[in-house]
Amino acid sequence: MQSMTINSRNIILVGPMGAGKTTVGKQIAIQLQKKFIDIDQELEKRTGVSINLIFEIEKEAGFRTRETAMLAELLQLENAVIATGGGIVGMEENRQLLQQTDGLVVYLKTEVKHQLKRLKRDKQRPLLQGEGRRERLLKLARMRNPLYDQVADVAFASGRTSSYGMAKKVVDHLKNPEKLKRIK
Ligand SMILES: Nc1ncnc2c1ncn2[C@@H]1O[C@H](COP(=O)(O)OP(=O)(O)O)[C@@H](O)[C@H]1O
Ligand SMILES: O=C(O)C1=C[C@@H](OP(=O)(O)O)[C@@H](O)[C@H](O)C1
Ligand SMILES: [Mg+2]
Repeated sequence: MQSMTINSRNIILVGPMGAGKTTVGKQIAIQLQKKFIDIDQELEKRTGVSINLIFEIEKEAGFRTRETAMLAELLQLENAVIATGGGIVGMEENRQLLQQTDGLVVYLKTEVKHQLKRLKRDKQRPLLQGEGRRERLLKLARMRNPLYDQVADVAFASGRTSSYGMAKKVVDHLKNPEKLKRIK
């Protein structure tokens, strides 16, 4: 019963900034022996500039166009763990791509208090620079959390669980065929 195992299906991680999509995703890929690829890192590699600079030069709209094209391309991969950026669910086109893929879409949930702590010293995320981080994160959570729920097959809350613990939680779940059967 092929459809009941994880096999070579992609795992696509969604969730807010600081949920652990990049760090936990890497761990999941190691544990499941899949290739790891992160949309932001891939955009930086291909353009040769940082996400911050893409936002500065092309504004958020330019970044979103690149992000959508990259998502569409990477969903063609096989046997990969794909970490998205927190804003992926903002575009209808992206939501459709995520709902249509036969990969498993995993929502890493987190709370603003944890995001603030984890991203305290962050300088890489253009939407978090300057004052009023808490309010900005709360506003994004109100807009986006229902959309993550809408596209995800399964969700995991991190709370105080470490990145490694989160990866283990996800992998244990995905290795259990009975649970997988209930997801799809
Ligand atoms: N479950 C977790 N517990 C503690 N720290 C975490 C956890 N998940 C992520 N982090 C830390 O938070 C920061 C942001 O994580 P990252 O993987 O870049 O998140 P995302 O890609 O979802 O924005 C990193 O420093 C990472 O080590
Ligand atoms: O939430 C967002 O809109 C963004 C999240 C970032 O990715 P992470 O969620 O990996 O931090 C990155 O794509 C960009 O800074 C915009
Ligand atoms: Mg990331």
